[in-house]
Amino acid sequence: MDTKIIVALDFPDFSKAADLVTNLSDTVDFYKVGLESFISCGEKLIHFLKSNGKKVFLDLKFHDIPNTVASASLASLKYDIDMLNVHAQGGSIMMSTVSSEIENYCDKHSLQKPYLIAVTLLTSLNETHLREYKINAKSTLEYVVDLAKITQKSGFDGVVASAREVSAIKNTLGNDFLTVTPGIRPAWAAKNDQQRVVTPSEASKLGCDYIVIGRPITASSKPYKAAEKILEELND
Ligand SMILES: O=C(O)c1cc(=O)[nH]c(=O)n1[C@@H]1O[C@H](COP(=O)(O)O)[C@@H](O)[C@H]1O
Repeated sequence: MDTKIIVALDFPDFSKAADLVTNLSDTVDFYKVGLESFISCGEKLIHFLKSNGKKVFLDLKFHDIPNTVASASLASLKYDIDMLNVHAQGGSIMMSTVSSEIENYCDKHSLQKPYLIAVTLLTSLNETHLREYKINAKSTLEYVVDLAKITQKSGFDGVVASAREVSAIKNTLGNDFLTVTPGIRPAWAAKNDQQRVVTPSEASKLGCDYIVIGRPITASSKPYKAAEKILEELND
């Protein structure tokens, strides 16, 4: 599968997000609605995206007890989303409850099941975090692959990880296990608060299924040009 792009719509209001989607309309068809935009204008924004034929990744990173996360995941199906995420740290019972309840509900109501994705280690974190939290893994890579194994066993479709970890994930869990990779930074963009970063061109060579990219496009004075440059890098 070629590497596809998901643009992170991290905006404080509907009009800014909608203007960007309109601006990028013929280049990007997959968008991420995360905490900021969901809290400020989630329902309206998702409706706008879906009525314009776009795909939606609902990124609320659920991290709670199994019953709460499974109920929230089922409730999110009313938005006709294409991808949904939880934190793998929430546990294998939480993830397997989510996957079985979502699967049963979608089968029963003949709905297309959204991709179920678990966040492994946030791309804003590095080895210092493992030490600080006394996590007994040798490296971020080992930790991420271990969480990805648990995620797959729990019936999920893939993980959020850094592109740096994609080869190891694919080698261990197979090529069909999806990798969704934020922390993407073209050489010309600022790193901001990201730590485990990779350029779009490297991400594509590493076999990422989806790259998630926000500020290099959303904070650019010429977002369309920025998106075009990134797409060119992916297809090089
Ligand atoms: O789940 C995510 O999407 C996510 C996980 C992660 O480990 N790192 C990460 O940056 N993200 C999200 O990906 C987006 C990255 O945005 P930029 O750093 O602006 O490109 C943000 O919306 C983050 O919330």
